[in-house]
Amino acid sequence: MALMPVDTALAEILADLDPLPAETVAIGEADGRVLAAALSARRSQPEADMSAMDGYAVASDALPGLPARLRVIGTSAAGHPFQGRVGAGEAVRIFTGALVPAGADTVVIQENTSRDGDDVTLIAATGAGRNVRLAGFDFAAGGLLLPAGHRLDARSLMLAAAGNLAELPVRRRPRIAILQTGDELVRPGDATGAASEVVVSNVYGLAALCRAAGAHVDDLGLVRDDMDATRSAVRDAASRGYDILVTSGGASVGEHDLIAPALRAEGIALSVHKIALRPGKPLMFGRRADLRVLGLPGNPVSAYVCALLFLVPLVNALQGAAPGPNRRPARLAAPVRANDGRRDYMRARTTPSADGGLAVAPFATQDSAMLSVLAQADCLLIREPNAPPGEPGDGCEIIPFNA
Ligand SMILES: Nc1nc2c(c(=O)[nH]1)N[C@H]1C(S)=C(S)[C@@H](COP(=O)(O)OP(=O)(O)OC[C@H]3O[C@@H](n4cnc5c(N)ncnc54)[C@H](O)[C@@H]3O)O[C@H]1N2
Ligand code: MOO
Repeated sequence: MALMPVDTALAEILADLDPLPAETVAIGEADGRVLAAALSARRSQPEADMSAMDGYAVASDALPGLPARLRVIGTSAAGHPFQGRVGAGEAVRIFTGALVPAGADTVVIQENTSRDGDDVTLIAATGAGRNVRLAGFDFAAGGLLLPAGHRLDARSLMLAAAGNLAELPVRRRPRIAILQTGDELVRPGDATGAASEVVVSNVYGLAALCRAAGAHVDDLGLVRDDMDATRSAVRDAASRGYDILVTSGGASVGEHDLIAPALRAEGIALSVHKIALRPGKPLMFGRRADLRVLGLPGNPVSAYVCALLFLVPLVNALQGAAPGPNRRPARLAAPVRANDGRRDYMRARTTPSADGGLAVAPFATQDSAMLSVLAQADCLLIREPNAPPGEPGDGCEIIPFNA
């Protein structure tokens, strides 16, 4: 059977998908959430012309020439504006963040003045607007601050707060359940030294990726290689209102690989099963009503790569965010062999290149069980199906892990 191309599989996984409902959260709780609607400013920033420096507010067109001796008629401090008007021959002592008084259009920094009782002498020229932040220069009331689908981060939260927004409309967090299958599996710390044991690693990486993408994740535990146990774990997860059920292991073709038949037996129609991908060929995807099921291979590197390529995009899309992952251009730092018919995502490391871009070298060992190599890698080097051999300096594309 021909393997499904990676892009077809992703399109299938993201097909017929409406973002989850919107909910309102306090701005202090909104880090990492995705906006369900565009945010408009509820005030202008600043509301009125504001000083950017400590000094003296004056009318630039009424300065008599330098040095100019002016009468200080009052003070404007942040939160304590001067109520009067600045006229010819006058100045107002002003501080950073204070409103520029009526009549003044510029602020002379105090380093360019000398103070003598109620008078101040300006010793440097100034021009209209100098050291003044005009009303609305950052943003205006009613103006667009952030678009729907934007993932809130430190910078956008500061912007929303400055726009006087205390509560933000965000998409509900996708709820994800993770099952790991295999008779050989034990939890970290539980390995007894028995040769056949394998310590589970997948759930920790998958959960970290999903949580970073805004999901709520439940680790539903380990399932033995037994049809009844597998079906009952799937049935239990399906009954608990999750948006996504992720399985790891049991995806391949051996007698102990029970996930596909168990999912089918539980009424989950598989629209993806085996794709032209390395690592991750046995990936499967199916749906039953609103439950989406992603069956990942058990090999840890395969599970991680499949999560990056399919699970995280699904989590993003359910929140109305761009699915990703984004590719970046780079240049090969080492030769690569011709590729076969599967798209290859090679574990690789980048270094800055002479032209200001990135040079990328794949690790010599690409086994899909090697977590040490995955941990040292900082990106995946993409090799298209049937790509010819590549030489150092050739253009290529990568998926950075910390994009
Ligand atoms: N005859 C064939 N054999 C295999 C094929 C194939 O096409 N024909 N595909 C290979 C490929 S590609 C992959 S990838 C693996 C994936 O198989 P499974 O999804 O069935 O994975 P398992 O057999 O359950 O486990 C593989 C490996 O990973 C370890 N494992 C499993 N779960 C975890 C976990 N949660 N944390 C850490 N490690 C885990 C497991 O102990 C095995 O060592 O199949 C190839 N075979
Ligand atoms: O494609 Mo498997 O995913 O070799 O490890």
